[in-house]
Amino acid sequence: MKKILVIEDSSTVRNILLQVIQKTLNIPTDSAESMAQCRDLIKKNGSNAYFAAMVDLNLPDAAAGEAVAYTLAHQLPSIVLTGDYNETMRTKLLNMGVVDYVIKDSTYSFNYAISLLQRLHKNQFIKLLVVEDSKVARSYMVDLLKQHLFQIYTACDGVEALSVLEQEPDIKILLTDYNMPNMDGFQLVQTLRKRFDKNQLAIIGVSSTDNPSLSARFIKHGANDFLSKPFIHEELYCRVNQTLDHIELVAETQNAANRDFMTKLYNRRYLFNQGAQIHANAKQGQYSLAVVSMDIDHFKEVNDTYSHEVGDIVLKHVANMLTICFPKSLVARLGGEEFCILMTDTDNELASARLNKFREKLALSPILANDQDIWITASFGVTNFIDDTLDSQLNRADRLLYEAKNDGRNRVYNDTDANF
Ligand SMILES: Nc1nc2c(ncn2[C@@H]2O[C@H](COP(=O)(O)OP(=O)(O)OP(=O)(O)O)[C@@H](O)[C@H]2O)c(=O)[nH]1
Repeated sequence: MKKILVIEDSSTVRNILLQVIQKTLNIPTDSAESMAQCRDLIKKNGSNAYFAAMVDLNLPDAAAGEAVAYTLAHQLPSIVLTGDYNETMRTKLLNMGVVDYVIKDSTYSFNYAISLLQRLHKNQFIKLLVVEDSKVARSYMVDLLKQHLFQIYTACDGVEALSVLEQEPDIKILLTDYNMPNMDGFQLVQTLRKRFDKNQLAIIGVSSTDNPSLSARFIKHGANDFLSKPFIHEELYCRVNQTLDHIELVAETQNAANRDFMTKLYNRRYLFNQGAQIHANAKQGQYSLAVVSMDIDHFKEVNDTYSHEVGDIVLKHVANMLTICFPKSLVARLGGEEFCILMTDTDNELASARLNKFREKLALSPILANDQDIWITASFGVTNFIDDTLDSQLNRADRLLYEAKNDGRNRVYNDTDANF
């Protein structure tokens, strides 16, 4: 993992930063207290060892910001720490291409600097599309956004933007101009909103201030936000970052509502919401669907013999194994020690073979919990019989599971084993 380089001569500030980075970001850091030490570190490790630098503007051996110029010359996105605000300095720093500057005057500023680092770290994995017909304006925006480490794609009009999105459907944020040939910004937003909602793909409309109604119209067409041209660097960053923070928060909230808190598997609610569509598609003949009901054997004994806490460790372990062994399936915890798996494009035979492999693996590998080896088995019912609803198909899988339990547990029963 790439590290963060902190260059700061005050040991108090340096220690605060290192501690907060460690606590909130858990990203490894190197630190230097002077320009000389910074140079040594970059020479020794190479600038590629770092994804960003946090640089004090005034160091004892670099009083005029030379350390900032040095990190920027080594292509390191740099956040500048400064003791006081000065408009000329601010403009100079932004023109040099720093990510941002932070005045060291309160705890809030340190928190802000850390949140910037966090944002930069996340940005490395975010695909961003700039749609702008003017080559000059496009490169200007791209250059600014590159400093924030995004994976950047470009298009010169709405039509090209749609084709880029076709190739890269996981683009998370799009900035679009209004006036463009072939397809303008409004048409592009309208077309995209039929496919992606505001939290799947964020859109920021960008256009000149000549027409003040553009901002409202962009938003009404479905954009998340709007930015007037000409803009200052910081406004672009603030709008992009805020929009991303917002959609990430929505995603986290949705994820929390759909996941079982302890095992982090999907919960019953999500299974039935998503599963209804999966089942409906299977019913229409789009693919086959195997519904699996799984239950850990004699789980009460695990709790009674070892403790509820150990029982929880076992549940998390099983959930983890399920996630790893069935990566393409929807795996959910229905409650207690009951799980459900929806496998598409899988017939009874294939599903049973996969489940038997999993069953054997589970039975043969002890789970280490509180320094003790816990051995467990599980039983499974699986049905390929597409019933009226997901609920009734799961009911059938439950009945097969019940028979597997009755016949001795630690086994997989499918439709061919049904005695009902
Ligand atoms: N540790 C832990 N135990 C749970 C949790 N939810 C349910 N249980 C326990 O799971 C056990 C389920 O026991 P039973 O329904 O009797 O089933 P079993 O002992 O697994 O027996 P069979 O299913 O017949 O093999 C009960 O003791 C519940 O208290 C949980 O979140 N954590």
